Amino acid sequence: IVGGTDSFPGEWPWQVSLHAKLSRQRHLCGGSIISNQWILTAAHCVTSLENPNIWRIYAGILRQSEINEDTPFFKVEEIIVHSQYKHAQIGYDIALMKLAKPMNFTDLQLPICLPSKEDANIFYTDCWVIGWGYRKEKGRVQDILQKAPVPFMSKEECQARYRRRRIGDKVICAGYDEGGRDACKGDSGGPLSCRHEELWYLVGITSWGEGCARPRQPGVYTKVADYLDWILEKTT
Ligand SMILES: COC(=O)c1cc(NC(=O)c2cccc(O)c2C)c2cc(C(=N)N)ccc2c1
Repeated sequence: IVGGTDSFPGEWPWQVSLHAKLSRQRHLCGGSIISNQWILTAAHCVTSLENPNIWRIYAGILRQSEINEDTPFFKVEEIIVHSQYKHAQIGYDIALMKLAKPMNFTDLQLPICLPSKEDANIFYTDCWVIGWGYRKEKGRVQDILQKAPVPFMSKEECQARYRRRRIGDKVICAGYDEGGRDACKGDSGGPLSCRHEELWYLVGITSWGEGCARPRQPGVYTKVADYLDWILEKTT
């Protein structure tokens, strides 16, 4: 997250850290708890890493430094990538990870609400992007979970900003024309969380952007409300 601030313990209990253990283990992406057995993340986080056995999911943590070989994690039983996914810039940047065992909910690990179809066109006004990703384009993974408020942007305005690309219809853009606050590499797969009438909703999944926090280059998020049928089909 560029231009963010430290989160507090339990502030974002649905946020998880996805670690892959290749030669060594490291944080690759964020994800969101949507039920006691399913994590929603971005397809670009898991493509070419689709072996469930290399993944370790950490929930209920605020700092990456809390993680060591004794820290408990959730094993992954199944990874489901959207069949139409090719590149983040094209869309369909969404994937599900099924936990090998259902998790117990605690104050530090809780699910976030999925939006309802009727809410697909709500203009949310209180949205935050969260993650342990880079604080600048040539950056590195951060220790303390960062948060930044980001305003919704209309699709028209977003398409005008990304002239050379076609902005898909199942995405949301959020960011500041003057830049300065945005998600970045390592935040991918994490939630764009929006508060609406006292509840928090998983409105977007951090997907991509041209650089990070550049003026007039907003963050692009997978629009979760447009994938509710897919999520229900794959998780029930
Ligand atoms: C795996 O995820 C990404 O690659 C990756 C690359 C990005 N954009 C880049 O252009 C970038 C950023 C940092 C380093 C870098 O090499 C690049 C290409 C991203 C930009 C945003 C955002 N601005 N909302 C969010 C997630 C990103 C994930």
